[in-house]
Amino acid sequence: MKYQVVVPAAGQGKRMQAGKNKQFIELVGKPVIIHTLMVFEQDEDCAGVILVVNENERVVFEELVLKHSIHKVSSIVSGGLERQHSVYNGLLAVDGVEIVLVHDGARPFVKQQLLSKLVSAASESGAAIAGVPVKDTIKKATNANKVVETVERSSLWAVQTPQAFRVSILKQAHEKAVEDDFLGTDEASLVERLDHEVIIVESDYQNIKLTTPEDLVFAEAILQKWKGI
Ligand SMILES: Nc1ccn([C@@H]2O[C@H](COP(=O)(O)OP(=O)(O)OP(=O)(O)O)[C@@H](O)[C@H]2O)c(=O)n1
Ligand SMILES: C[C@](O)(CO)[C@H](O)COP(=O)(O)O
Repeated sequence: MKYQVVVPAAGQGKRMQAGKNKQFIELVGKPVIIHTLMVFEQDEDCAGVILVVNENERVVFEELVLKHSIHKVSSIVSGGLERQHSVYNGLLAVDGVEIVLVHDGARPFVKQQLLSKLVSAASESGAAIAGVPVKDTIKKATNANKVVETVERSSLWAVQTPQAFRVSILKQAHEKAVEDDFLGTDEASLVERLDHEVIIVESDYQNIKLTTPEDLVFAEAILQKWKGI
């Protein structure tokens, strides 16, 4: 089934401490954002990428898309203050499909086979998200770092992107979040507020979000292993 994907890439990359948007950091000769976009470029079911960028970086993104022959970028829209605002701006540009994926530009290692699983799960349930079982023990603590409780691990998932939705559901969820002045850290949390079911599709531990400097070390290792680079 055809889908479009909103790729938020309009962050500041503060935690990466690279002094620039982490989307432009080169991994084995290609910027992070190009690694990410190439996954969708190669997926025949992808009917368009809506790239969400900082307005002052638009030309840089346009030049990179051209240089690396990323033909599926159907529109480039401006980001917002928060990730949620950026995603909403991108969502408003989605057109002509029933299913939309949202995928962080900072997650360059998503596997293609996951995309079709998410699209079919979302066409069934309306909402399907990538995730992996939590490997660490998770505890709740007070502001003074005093442990309050150990959370039962067997039911915990570390949720990633892509997150896939019926377009109408995600639009309704964002509209409600605006009405309620609610800010979530992922799209699914907005859909959950509609009391709509959200299904987790198991992903893999290589689908990391490049967030802090050490993630770049993992990224190089993944590329070495993956592509024999
Ligand atoms: N206002 C924002 C904030 C984030 N993002 C994007 O959302 C994805 C996940 O966000 P995150 O990893 O937090 O990126 P940054 O916000 O750039 O990182 P930081 O919080 O360290 O500044 C990234 O691809 C980022 O570019 C966005 O489009 N618009
Ligand atoms: C959407 C997300 O990638 C799911 O794990 C994550 O919540 C994004 O968090 P960030 O702090 O905006 O990077």
